[in-house]
Amino acid sequence: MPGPDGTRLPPFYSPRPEAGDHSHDGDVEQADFLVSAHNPTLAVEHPPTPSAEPQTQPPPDSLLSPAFTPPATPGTATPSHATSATPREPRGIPVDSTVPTGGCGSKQPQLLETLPEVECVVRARIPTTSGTEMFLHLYTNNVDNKEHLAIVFGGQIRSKSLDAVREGETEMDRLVRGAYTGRLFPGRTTSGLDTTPGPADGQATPSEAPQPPLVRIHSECYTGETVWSARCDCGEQLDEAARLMSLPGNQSGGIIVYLRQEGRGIGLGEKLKAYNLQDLGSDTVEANLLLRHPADARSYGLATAMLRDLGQTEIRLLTNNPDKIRAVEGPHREIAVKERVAMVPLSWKGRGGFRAPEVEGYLKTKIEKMGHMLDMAGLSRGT
Ligand SMILES: Nc1nc2c(ncn2[C@@H]2O[C@H](COP(=O)(O)OP(=O)(O)OP(=O)(O)O)[C@@H](O)[C@H]2O)c(=O)[nH]1
Repeated sequence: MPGPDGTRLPPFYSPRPEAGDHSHDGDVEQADFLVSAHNPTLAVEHPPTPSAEPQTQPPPDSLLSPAFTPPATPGTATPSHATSATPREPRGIPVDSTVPTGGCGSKQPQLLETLPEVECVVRARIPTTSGTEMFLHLYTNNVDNKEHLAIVFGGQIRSKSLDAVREGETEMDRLVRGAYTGRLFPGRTTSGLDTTPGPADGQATPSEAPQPPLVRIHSECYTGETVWSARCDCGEQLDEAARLMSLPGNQSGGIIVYLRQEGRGIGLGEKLKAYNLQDLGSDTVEANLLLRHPADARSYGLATAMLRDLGQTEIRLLTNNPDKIRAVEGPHREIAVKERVAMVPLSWKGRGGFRAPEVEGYLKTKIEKMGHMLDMAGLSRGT
């Protein structure tokens, strides 16, 4: 399929936004979740020049990797009504996991009694190819050796473990590991964080936000996110979550918790075997079982702990997966999912995306066998 710049690109999920593209106008799931990307209110030391403003123009198409479709962002493809002074309220589906009819099924996941310990060891500002900025937070923990990530949109969400003072560290140490307020600039020497005991200077509390942030708990999918696989919707979901969190008008920010549990927890090698079994006629659940894995081998305690470290107690969760809702709330409801925001495939809504027999079969199995809360009618609708 020729790309917009004439090159031959693999057919992948999200079309690059065009200037003046209003294709999302009237899209309830999308336009209604207006989340501003930036609220850099915590700066205490200012750069000598105004040159540190966020990039507002996207780079030329030729610089964009086909593996990453930047979310539509303020000033580029965002519909004009989304930036109006009266942004529409998000329309999620209220969730109450304490009752079986509360929107996440009656299944109770097996949860560990205590949450894992997590520590954000470094954070860095990532200007993205779309012009949106986010802060990438890298976590360690006491249950595995993987580098789980939190992709944070909005300057008011801070990690407690990152901001905590390490014994013997210098201000330069703090700057290098990302424990600073505001922005870095050449010559900056102080972190701007109050290092005396007590709440960190400028640290926002959740109650300052008008509503809970949008959160996506995303499990790693090398095939869907990097090599353009049309077997699943993972890449599209990651892009769409980032796009929704980057929309203007919102004061709550957003967090994508990116867990390294590839292949629903069975790892890439086993997932590739599962794909061969799927080509031999099994569905995504049967293939896992034939390989003697559970249908879903994931857990979400790390996500719960990371969200707590990021100061959250209430969230709006982007998911169709009922198990994920109850699991991320934690053993003692450390996090409350106040709303669920459905992740409807873009092609089902006639808003781009992609269609392929493999992903249709995958989604059908998730609806029929894994209880995913999607309307099966979308499968048969044409683009
Ligand atoms: N074992 C296996 N894993 C798959 C397959 N297709 C995708 N995956 C993995 O499934 C996971 C997708 O999980 P999520 O994006 O969190 O989505 P979900 O649990 O379906 O729920 P949502 O929040 O509704 O998207 C990733 O780890 C993928 O690598 C498959 O056919 N077999």
